[in-house]
Amino acid sequence: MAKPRVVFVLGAPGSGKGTQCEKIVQHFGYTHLSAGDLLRQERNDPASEVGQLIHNYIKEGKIVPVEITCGLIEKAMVKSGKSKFLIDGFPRNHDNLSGWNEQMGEKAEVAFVLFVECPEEVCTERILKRGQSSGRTDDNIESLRKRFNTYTKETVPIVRHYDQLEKVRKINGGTGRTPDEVFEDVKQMFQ
Ligand SMILES: Nc1ncnc2c1ncn2[C@@H]1O[C@H](COP(=O)(O)OP(=O)(O)OP(=O)(O)O)[C@@H](O)[C@H]1O
Ligand SMILES: Nc1ccn([C@H]2C[C@H](O)[C@@H](COP(=O)(O)O)O2)c(=O)n1
Ligand SMILES: [Mg+2]
Repeated sequence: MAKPRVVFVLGAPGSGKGTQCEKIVQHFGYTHLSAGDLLRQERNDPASEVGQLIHNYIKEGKIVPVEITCGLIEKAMVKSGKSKFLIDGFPRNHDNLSGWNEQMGEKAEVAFVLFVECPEEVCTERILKRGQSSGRTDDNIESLRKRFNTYTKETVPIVRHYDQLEKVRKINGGTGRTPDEVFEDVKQMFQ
């Protein structure tokens, strides 16, 4: 049987990764797995042995150790029984990348990285607005500053790594572009 096809979706906090993933799911039949959502779900499970650890990492805008995140991703992939995945918000740092390569390198095919570009001011405005109703413990200015710092220091180098492998497809998710306008560009990447 063919290996599952994976598209990683990266971009700054609030750049619109989740929004575009929803549209890709509707149009192209991918299964959307958000690493952040999987971690929040695990954190909220009272029986989880790593719930408190995840809570602390998320609040500090730090990246949870890959053994936990990649374990959750693989479990969700297997459980879905599907073969085309958008993995949103992963790999976020070198630990994520090496852990993925070790655990999943032989089991899945990374087709490309969809990189959603968006200026920090626009992302900040979106996240603070989302924070009024999201219930997310990290949609506040203190956590957001830490998340941006982690993004710049740890995630941007991962995008560069995939760029060197010519695997990055970049879209403009920024200023004054509605989600539908952004999706018009995204479509080109999937057709
Ligand atoms: N093009 C856009 N124009 C205006 N608002 C947008 C656009 N795209 C997304 N949004 C809004 O911005 C907020 C952040 O979007 P989204 O949740 O998709 O970002 P994200 O990259 O997944 O963020 P995070 O990394 O925090 O999970 C949401 O409230 C969403 O509705
Ligand atoms: N690979 C990942 C993805 C997410 N996290 C943690 C840390 C993030 O700040 C938080 C929220 O992620 P988002 O929903 O904004 O993509 O989840 C992580 O540790 N590792
Ligand atoms: Mg998201």
